[in-house]
Amino acid sequence: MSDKNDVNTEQNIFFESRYASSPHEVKGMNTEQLRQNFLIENLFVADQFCWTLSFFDRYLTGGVMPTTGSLALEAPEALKAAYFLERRELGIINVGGSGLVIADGVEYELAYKEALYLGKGTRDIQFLSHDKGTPAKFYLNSTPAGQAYPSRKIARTDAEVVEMGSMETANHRIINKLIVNSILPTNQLQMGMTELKAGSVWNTMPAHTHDRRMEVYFYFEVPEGQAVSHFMGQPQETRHLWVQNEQAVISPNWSIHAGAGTSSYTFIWGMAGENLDYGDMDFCAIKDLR
Ligand SMILES: O=C(O)C(=O)C[C@H](O)C(=O)CO
Ligand SMILES: [Zn+2]
Repeated sequence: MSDKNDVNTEQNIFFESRYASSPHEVKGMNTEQLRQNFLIENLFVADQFCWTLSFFDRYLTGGVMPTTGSLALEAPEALKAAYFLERRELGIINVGGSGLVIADGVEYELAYKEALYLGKGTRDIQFLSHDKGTPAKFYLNSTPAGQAYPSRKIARTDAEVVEMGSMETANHRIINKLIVNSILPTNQLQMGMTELKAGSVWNTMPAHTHDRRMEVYFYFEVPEGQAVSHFMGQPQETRHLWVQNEQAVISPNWSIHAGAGTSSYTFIWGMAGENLDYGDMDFCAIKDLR
């Protein structure tokens, strides 16, 4: 069974879509089926936009790594849009060498781990790396949008920072809220970055769900030879997916999203749905997980 529609629409766009699945279907999936439905393996291919559209809230997860010159963002055929942000908003976080995004003539320098929000209606968007030897890697999340909110760069110092967990429970981590409503207005997109302290391996534990929003996790800074076991599923029926460096996982609204690494690591979370309330979570007691 494959729920993927792989379509190479244009020379520098890879696009695939994934159907939304229910807890009932997921209960019967084997490892390969789980990976085909929820794991996004390739986000950074030289000079190509790689997009995965989830039918959970029409969330687009993508990546682009410019190595030769500037790359223009075009709407994949499946969006049936005159330009990418005709009906969407876009969040960008650079996870590679320093780079530049030019949006309708405005230049935004993006260093490692800096973020940019581009509002609906932005037409001409170009991506460039400063050093082709250490290319920028722009991680991209996009959601449908009604309002045209102002574009804005969010530097590390602009983040709302929250410290969570402890060394004793191996979940000591720093949550950097970047594209959230306490910092700037968006329609439904929220993004941030969670950095695990050395020696801590668990993220989002105690786990939670939020029926109002779906979420996508992108794992990076996973050291060579290490990996993260990502946990998904309803709290009473969990499954795991082994995730390598720079891979992402789609998390349905009904699913927990937590992980344990064989080392510490960093991940970017992105969300969309009914509300912009980061704290709207239904927590699952650790003793109740199955
Ligand atoms: O480490 C964590 O805990 C997180 O980063 C949680 C995410 O931000 C999240 O799941 C938001 O809903
Ligand atoms: Zn969550």
